[in-house]
Amino acid sequence: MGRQWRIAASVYRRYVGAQRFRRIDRTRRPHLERRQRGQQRVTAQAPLHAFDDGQALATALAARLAEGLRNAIDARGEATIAVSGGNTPKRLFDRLSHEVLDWSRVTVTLVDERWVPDTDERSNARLVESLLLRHNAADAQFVPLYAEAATPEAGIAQVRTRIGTMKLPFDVVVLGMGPDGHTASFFPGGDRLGEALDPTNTAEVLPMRAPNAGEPRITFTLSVLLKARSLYLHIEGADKRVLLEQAEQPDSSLPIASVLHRARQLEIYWCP
Ligand SMILES: O=C(O)[C@H](O)[C@@H](O)[C@H](O)[C@H](O)COP(=O)(O)O
Repeated sequence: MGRQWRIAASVYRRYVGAQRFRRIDRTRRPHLERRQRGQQRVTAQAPLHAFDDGQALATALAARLAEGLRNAIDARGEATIAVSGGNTPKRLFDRLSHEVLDWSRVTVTLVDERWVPDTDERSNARLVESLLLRHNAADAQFVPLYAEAATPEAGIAQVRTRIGTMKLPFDVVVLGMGPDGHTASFFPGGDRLGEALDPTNTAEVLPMRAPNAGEPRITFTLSVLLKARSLYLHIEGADKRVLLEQAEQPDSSLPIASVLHRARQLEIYWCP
């Protein structure tokens, strides 16, 4: 069987598993069910929560994130969350902004940022400010990753100072995934991709430039993101599901594969 067929068969098996998961019990782990049925796992797979549509997904994931934030506040008096930009999280941000918790104890930041001011439509800070930091979440603190400087290299010292005010590890991290398999600003062909994914790198943030990134970026490194107390990957669409299955292959060189292969506890939220 060719590689494409193997991937398609794997997507189908996982889809069937997800349907069972959805119907039976949202806390069950389809990959474990599959293993019990004697089918071989290609690589360790994170639990995948499948939903009928983006609204259902956003409601469930927002409740889950809010629970993580409440638990952190109960345990340590404060909570930190790093979210992704792009299109996918818009509904999630809206749902999350209505969650009831002590937002004055929550610090919100981004996993990565495009190097543009928040007056620019491409700004992830602008997205968070307009969709998440309102309603109940208006009381949260926000730590932006953009500083007024011509380049990320020129502004990174300021950003590092700001990050120093946050307590790491993050309590909650929500990643997205681009159609080229990037996550955060870990782009294929990124000029500092190796450093950003290097488990021994002690830098918390790095500049990044890549052919498909649009503008220069700044990104938290993978080591920082993987240390989060809870880590979620939020993806929507059939294409991204196929890409996810490709990334789960042990020989995948897609940047998201580094997350899938190295995360100790990751949960995937998906809808068609
Ligand atoms: O600034 C960014 O671009 C993001 O943080 C990025 O990592 C995002 O999560 C993916 O590109 C998915 O973006 P979409 O949801 O728009 O597909």
